[in-house]
Amino acid sequence: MTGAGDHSIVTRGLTKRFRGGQVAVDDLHLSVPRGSVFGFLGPNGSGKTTTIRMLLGLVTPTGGAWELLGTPMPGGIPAALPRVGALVEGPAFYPYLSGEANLRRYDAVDPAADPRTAARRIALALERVGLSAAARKRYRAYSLGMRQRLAIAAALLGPRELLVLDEPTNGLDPQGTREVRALVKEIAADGTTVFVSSHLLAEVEQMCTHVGVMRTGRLVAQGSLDELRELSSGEAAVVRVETPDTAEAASVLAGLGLTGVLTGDGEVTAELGAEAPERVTAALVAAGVAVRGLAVRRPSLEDVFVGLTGEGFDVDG
Ligand SMILES: Nc1ncnc2c1ncn2[C@@H]1O[C@H](COP(=O)(O)OP(=O)(O)OP(=O)(O)O)[C@@H](O)[C@H]1O
Repeated sequence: MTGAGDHSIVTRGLTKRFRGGQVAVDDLHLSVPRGSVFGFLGPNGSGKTTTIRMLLGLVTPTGGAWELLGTPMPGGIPAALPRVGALVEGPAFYPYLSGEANLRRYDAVDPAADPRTAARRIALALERVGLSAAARKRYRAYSLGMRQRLAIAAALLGPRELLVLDEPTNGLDPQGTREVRALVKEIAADGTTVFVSSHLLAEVEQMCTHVGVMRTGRLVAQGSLDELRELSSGEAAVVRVETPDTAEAASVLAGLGLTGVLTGDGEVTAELGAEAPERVTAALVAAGVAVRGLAVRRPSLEDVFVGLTGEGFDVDG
C-alpha cells in the first residue's frame, strides 16, 4: 500500500458481507493522513460502525486489507492497538462510583494495561479531558458532556497516536457537543490523529480537517475539506451585495468580470470567481454605490454532498 508511513489508517478494498448476504461495507479505500482530524461521515446504517469495528479487529472483514499506524492488520494488532485509543460502544460506567474510580475499574480489566502505572495514567487522562477537578465526583452527578469526556479519557489511558471515536456527540446536548468538539481539537493539536464518525455534516465541518463520505456501504468521496469543496465546481462562491443602487452595483460587478450577475429587490448577487471580496467592496464604494451589506457565501460541505449523492443530510443535531 502506498504512503502508509504518512497515514494512520489505510484500507484497500475493505469489505464486510454479513451472513445472509448484506454488504455493510463495500470495497473501501480509505486514506487517513497522520495528524488529521478525519470525519467519517454518513447517514445511519451506511457502514461506519462496521468499518470502525473492522479497523479495530472487532469484526473480521470478508475482503480487502488494512493498515493501522503503518502496520499491516490483523497480524499487527498486538503491536499497533496499544497505540490506538477507541470509543466504539461507550464503556459502561458505574453511577455511584467517581469518574476516577470508574477509570480505575476500566483500566484494571485491560490485560495490556500495567497496574503499576495506573494511577499516573488515570490522572493524566482525567487532566487531558479537563476532569481533574471532578475526578472524585460521582459519575451520576456528571453532565452529559462530562460523561462523554470521561469515556474519551478511558480511550486515553495510554499514550495514543490514533484515537478512533464512533459518533462521540450522539445523544449529547449542545453544551456537551461543544465540549467534545473542543476536546477533539485539543487532542489533535497535541499530535494525535483523530478518526471520528458522525452523521452530522455541520459537526464534521467544524471539527475536521479531512472527511470521507459513506453512502450505503460505499465511500463516495474523501479528501481535505478544501479539496471536497472544490469538487463542487458548479457551486462557486457567491457574493451578495445589499444596496438600493442595484443597477449601478450590477454594472460594477459585471465590470469586474464577475459572471452570473443577478439583480433582485435591494440586492445584487454574482459568482465571485477568483476575485477578492475586498476588491469588490472597494470598486462598489469607488463607484458611489451605497453598500448596506456584502456577504460571500462559499459552498458548504452539504452543497458538495448533495452534488455527489443527490441527497440531503442532517445538518444540525
Ligand atoms: N451483525 C450484523 N449482521 C447483519 N447486518 C448488520 C450487522 N451489523 C450491521 N449490519 C448492517 O450493516 C449496515 C451498516 O451498519 P453500520 O452499523 O455499520 O452503519 P453505521 O453507518 O455505523 O450506522 P449507525 O450510525 O446507525 O451505527 C446496516 O444496514 C446494518 O443493518
